[in-house]
Amino acid sequence: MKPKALVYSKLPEEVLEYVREHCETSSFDAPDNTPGSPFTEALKDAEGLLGAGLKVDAAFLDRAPQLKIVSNISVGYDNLIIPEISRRGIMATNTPGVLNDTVADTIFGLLVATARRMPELDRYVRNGQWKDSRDDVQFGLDVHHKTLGIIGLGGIGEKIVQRARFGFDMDIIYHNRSRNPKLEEQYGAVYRTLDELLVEADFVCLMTPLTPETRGMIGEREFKLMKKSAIFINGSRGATVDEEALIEALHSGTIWAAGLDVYVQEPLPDNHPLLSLDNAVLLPHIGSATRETRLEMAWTAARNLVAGLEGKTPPNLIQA
Ligand SMILES: NC(=O)C1=CN([C@@H]2O[C@H](COP(=O)(O)OP(=O)(O)OC[C@H]3O[C@@H](n4cnc5c(N)ncnc54)[C@H](O)[C@@H]3O)[C@@H](O)[C@H]2O)C=CC1
Ligand SMILES: O=C(O)C(=O)CO
Repeated sequence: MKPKALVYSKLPEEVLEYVREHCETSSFDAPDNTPGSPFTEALKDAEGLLGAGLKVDAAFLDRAPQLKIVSNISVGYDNLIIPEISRRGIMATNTPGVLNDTVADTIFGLLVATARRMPELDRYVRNGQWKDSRDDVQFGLDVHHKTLGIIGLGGIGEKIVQRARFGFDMDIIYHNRSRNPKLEEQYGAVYRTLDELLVEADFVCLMTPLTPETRGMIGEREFKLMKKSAIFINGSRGATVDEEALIEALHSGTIWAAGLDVYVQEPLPDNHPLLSLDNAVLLPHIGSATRETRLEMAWTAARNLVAGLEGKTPPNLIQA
């Protein structure tokens, strides 16, 4: 008998087919947690769970007593309460590596777009305001030869640094849980304490996971340490930043601009204060959102799921 899998995100057809070959599969384009819904009913005997973003905590696990593996279609796993999942002997997996270049492309593109005010100037052209090309209202800030300060020099951080160093001749400073001599040598990256980095960097790029230590790690004090000309880029998770402090820093000119891919509440609600700030460039959490990479992520997560349900150690098992 095949193990029972519950898929709660839309999967590419060939990946869903693979899961169906190996598992008795209930699939949903999105989870519906209301009592008695087909999703909630399928959860009762599901042994594997596959999808992106669902909060898996004690209350959720109580409704899924047969669960053996939770396979996330993302590298970030702040939606999974790992101590609670492990305590119940359940495995959890993620999709590291396969998205590094794609996310780095997005985050570096966001950095350039913010420095050169591209979305704002696109609106300026469309609104018929482009009357004089010598006008300094079009000026942005240079990216090349500036200092990039990266907080969280992991898989994605390294690819951002590679683009900055070799594509834009930038100097690299970094802050991380531990030092990385290999990357220091490869990219001339210099380790800094968090405060030193905030003071020195022209671009502050946040690329850590969301954990109890990183929640709210950039707030009012940190924005005040940054240069007035600093550009803040967040590609990690919204809650790593105190969003109210960020809005105030942008509004008051404490920093020059911000480029954001992630927010405390996603999708960003109507009337959110960030929406009215011209010095904020806002993306809808699209770090890994290309056809090719999302397909790779889905395959990686599906293989993790099937391996776990076959009693093997999944390739991307998260260590508690
Ligand atoms: N915007 C988007 O679409 C995406 C966002 N992400 C986010 O990026 C995060 C990082 O992904 P990867 O680079 O693959 O992870 P990774 O685990 O390879 O790298 C994370 C780095 O952050 C460092 N770190 C952790 N806690 C820290 C702290 N308190 N202070 C300083 N450094 C700390 C780690 O030492 C590690 O070097 C994910 O957890 C996810 O939240 C990931 C993919 C796409
Ligand atoms: O993988 C992740 O953590 C994302 O945020 C989406 O790719």
